[in-house]
Amino acid sequence: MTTLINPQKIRDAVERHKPTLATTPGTGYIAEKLEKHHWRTQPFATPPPGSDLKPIPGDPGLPFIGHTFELMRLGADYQLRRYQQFGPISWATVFGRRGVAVAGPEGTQAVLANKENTYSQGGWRYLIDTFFHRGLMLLDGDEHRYHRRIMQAAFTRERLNGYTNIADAVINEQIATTPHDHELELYPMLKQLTLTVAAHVFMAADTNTADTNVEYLNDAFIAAVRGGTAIVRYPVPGGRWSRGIHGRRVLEKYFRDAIPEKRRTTSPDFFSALCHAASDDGETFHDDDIVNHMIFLMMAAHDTATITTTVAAYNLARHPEWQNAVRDEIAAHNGPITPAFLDSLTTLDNVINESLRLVGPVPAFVRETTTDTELLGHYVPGGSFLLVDPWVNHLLPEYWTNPQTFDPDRFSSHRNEHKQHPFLFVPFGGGAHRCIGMRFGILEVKTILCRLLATYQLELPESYQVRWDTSSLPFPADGLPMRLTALRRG
Ligand code: HEM
Repeated sequence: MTTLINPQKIRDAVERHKPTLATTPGTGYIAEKLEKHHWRTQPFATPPPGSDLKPIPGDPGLPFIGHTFELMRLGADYQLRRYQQFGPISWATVFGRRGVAVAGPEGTQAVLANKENTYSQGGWRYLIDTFFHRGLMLLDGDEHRYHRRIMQAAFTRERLNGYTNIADAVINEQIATTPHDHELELYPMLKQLTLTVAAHVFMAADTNTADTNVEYLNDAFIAAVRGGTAIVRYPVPGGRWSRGIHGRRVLEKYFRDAIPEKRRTTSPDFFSALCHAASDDGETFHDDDIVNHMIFLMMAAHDTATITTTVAAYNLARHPEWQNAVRDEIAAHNGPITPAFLDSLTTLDNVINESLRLVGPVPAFVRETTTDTELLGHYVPGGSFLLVDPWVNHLLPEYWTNPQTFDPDRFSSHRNEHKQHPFLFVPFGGGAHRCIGMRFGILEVKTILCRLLATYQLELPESYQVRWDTSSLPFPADGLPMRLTALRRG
């Protein structure tokens, strides 16, 4: 097996040569200034006469871009401050639209459980349909249920065992050959690793011949993901939006060209599973469905797993006592990693949950109201753009002890802080669109961390302070410098 992707190239593509709001000097100052500005509070819409509903409070922010700048630059801090100012429901202009922000477990439950079918995926379609057209998360109602039923066939226990085997073989070899005993940037290294895993688990890549293909696809994925958070939402040549459209075209062609061969043969990868997936009633996917689902799934699986592993590795390096506890937990194990073994690692579970709580990979669940409705006693007109903010839920002092502190023990069975409300801790969402890949995602993250901790001591540079870039999905703005020191065996 060979290393597929050049980490330098990924680092260049992701962090260095494409400046973001977090890496452009002065943006923090501007965001803080805007944040402190006193905007005049206005109602989102006037409730119908005679109703006892309240208007949603908020303000538009700057003309056109509204509060997008503060949201992307300050992330959870911005969301928490709005929550403190207005409560669990408020509004602001973001991403070119007036949007309603919902936070807190009750609001999260009302929207995600979606009892009356009042909340559609139209919000996600507005943001990312151009790049992730007809991905599972962008479908609604009966159509969504139909596609999810078929896709479930790619997530059976046998399939997951197969994916974990493939993933572990890749991870074990790649980690053993990672440059070590000097400082490296962990985030691009992990991005390379999860892309290599994805190339094998999702596409059964032939690593001896596919190098250029996979690098090319990686660029296309990065462009498509970033396209969704473009502030200028039309195709200016060279802009985020048009680079995203180009990325989508590259991916479509790649998957469409490969379908006939995948349909003819069978293999243990995800692409093959989708080509042959059938529900209990014999329903199957058309070629177009497979292309759309593969593009969405690769994105949904790859960035989320990379971010989760990066945040957990950072926390383990920052807290050596937890690093040692997890290493002790895995120490007894020798041999191939299986889902049953990974499931037994409860200390590691708590570390991963705490990492997902502090920096969850998905900063908002985006919806649109299908009709006029009531939410938390407020009036929300039909066609409203809604953003549920999980980061706020994960940091509310009324639920979490010292919410900003890394404390994995809060997830242990004697404390169970996350179980105070079914929609308090929601890194994988909830309701009908709850992450279908959660189990595989956790297995992959745990496999990487197990192999990493069994081989190396993780150490941060002295007095290092991490800064998360939240201009798209969160990642460490400087790549996360870390020293991997080989452990002495025996
Ligand atoms: C490990 C980290 C992961 C995290 C934190 C995560 C998070 C999420 C969240 C929050 C949602 C729901 C968004 C919403 O309701 O608006 C979601 C949906 C989804 N995720 Fe994940 N995910 C992860 C890994 C994966 C993996 C590995 C796969 C695929 C193998 C995957 C595939 C999907 C799909 C297809 C959906 C849409 C489900 C639907 O609409 O029915 N995810 N994910």
